Amino acid sequence: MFLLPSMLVLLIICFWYLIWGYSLVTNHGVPERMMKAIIEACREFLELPEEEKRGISGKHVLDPIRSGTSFNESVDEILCWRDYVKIFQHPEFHSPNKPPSFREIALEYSKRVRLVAREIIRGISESLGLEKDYIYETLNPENGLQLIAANLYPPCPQPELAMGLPPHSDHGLLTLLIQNQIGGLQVQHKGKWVNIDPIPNSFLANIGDHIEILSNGKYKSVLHRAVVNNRDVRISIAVPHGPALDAIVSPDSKLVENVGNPPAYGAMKYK
Ligand SMILES: O=C(O)CCC(=O)C(=O)O
Ligand SMILES: [Fe+2]
Repeated sequence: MFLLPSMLVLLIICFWYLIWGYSLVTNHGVPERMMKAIIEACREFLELPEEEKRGISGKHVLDPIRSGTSFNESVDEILCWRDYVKIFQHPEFHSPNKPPSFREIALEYSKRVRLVAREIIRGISESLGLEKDYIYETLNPENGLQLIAANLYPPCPQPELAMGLPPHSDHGLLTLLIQNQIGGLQVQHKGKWVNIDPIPNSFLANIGDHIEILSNGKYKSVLHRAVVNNRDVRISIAVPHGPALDAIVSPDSKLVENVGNPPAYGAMKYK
């Protein structure tokens, strides 16, 4: 179980978030073997022949299992050097039937990751001067969407001419990302792209758009992208956590009532 050991650690984490928009989380309580198992299960799925993957997946954003290449194939002009699969885990659990071990591994992994996300979101809530459970009570992420979004970036003969995943910020409250020890993730900091080297057995926790809105911009959802290389297959698994689908997210009235801090964002739903 992930526990924030002390107020000092909480302050350090939040300070880091305020500057960078992401944090590395260790001591999270998710066993390393479980992290390796989900990476292998996703790799096995993504390495299935295209026709098999197509038979299992839909194409619409609300299809519970969706696979393909690029970011959003219907609108992107340039396709990305990656294959991906997105699988809804919560509030309704879905799993491909291949590889056969996927269901059991994903069920356990997504349950454990939800606990980690909850503790971090509670910490963010407190750091904003709100009650620990305030974000959970108002936006109800217990009923929100949790996905496994797995990316496989094959070696690319001319990496400087391709992009794995273009710059974006993540939707939702918080994304917890793991990767197979091959670098490629970059975050934008002060206008420059900075490499985030993989640290074994850790999560990269990215602030999502809805925390930026709720906090009225105090926390920023971090702009990030994935670059590719010409040697190794890179795999990353992002698990975003959204507010309840019908929750209306807006700058919280408790955070915008001071004069000089008007709401900087309009209200929106996740869906
Ligand atoms: O591959 C990566 O490290 C980034 C993945 C990502 O940002 C995403 O799936 O939203
Ligand atoms: Fe992302």
